[in-house]
Amino acid sequence: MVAVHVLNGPNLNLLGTREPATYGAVTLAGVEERLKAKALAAGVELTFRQTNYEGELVSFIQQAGLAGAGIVINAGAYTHTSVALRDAIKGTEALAIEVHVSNVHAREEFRHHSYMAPVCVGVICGFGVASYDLAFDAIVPLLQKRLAKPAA
Ligand SMILES: O=C1C[C@@](O)(C(=O)O)C[C@@H](O)[C@@H]1O
Repeated sequence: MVAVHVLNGPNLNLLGTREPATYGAVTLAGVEERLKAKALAAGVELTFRQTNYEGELVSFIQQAGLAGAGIVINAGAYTHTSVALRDAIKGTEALAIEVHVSNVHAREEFRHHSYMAPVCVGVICGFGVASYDLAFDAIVPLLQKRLAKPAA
């Protein structure tokens, strides 16, 4: 069965109340509900997690990657600072998509660089919380393809 882990980093627990002009009014629990419904309809096993700690996010990535689950990750500010997150994705050969609620490229220059993007299959940003939905829709067929491939 295809499994997707949706991983959220620092301050995403504040979604819905944090800088609403930038991040909108939907809470992280609201995002989880939307994705749960999508996963149920698609027959996908969904794990949804949030942490404010970099090391915990590394462990979440390792768990997902080593289990062969796909990763949809909004690492928040760690996107722009963390080599450890990149190494966790690369080191577990996880199939990952980076997401952001806001269009990071239309914001401060320090948000333009991502350490993770080069080891992800793609990046989706700027569509509000629909960025998560788009990433989920993109990762499921990729995981199905990966599962169908016989091991080399
Ligand atoms: O915490 C966040 C949220 C974010 O990842 C987003 O979803 O738009 C963008 C990051 O630059 C920022 O630090």
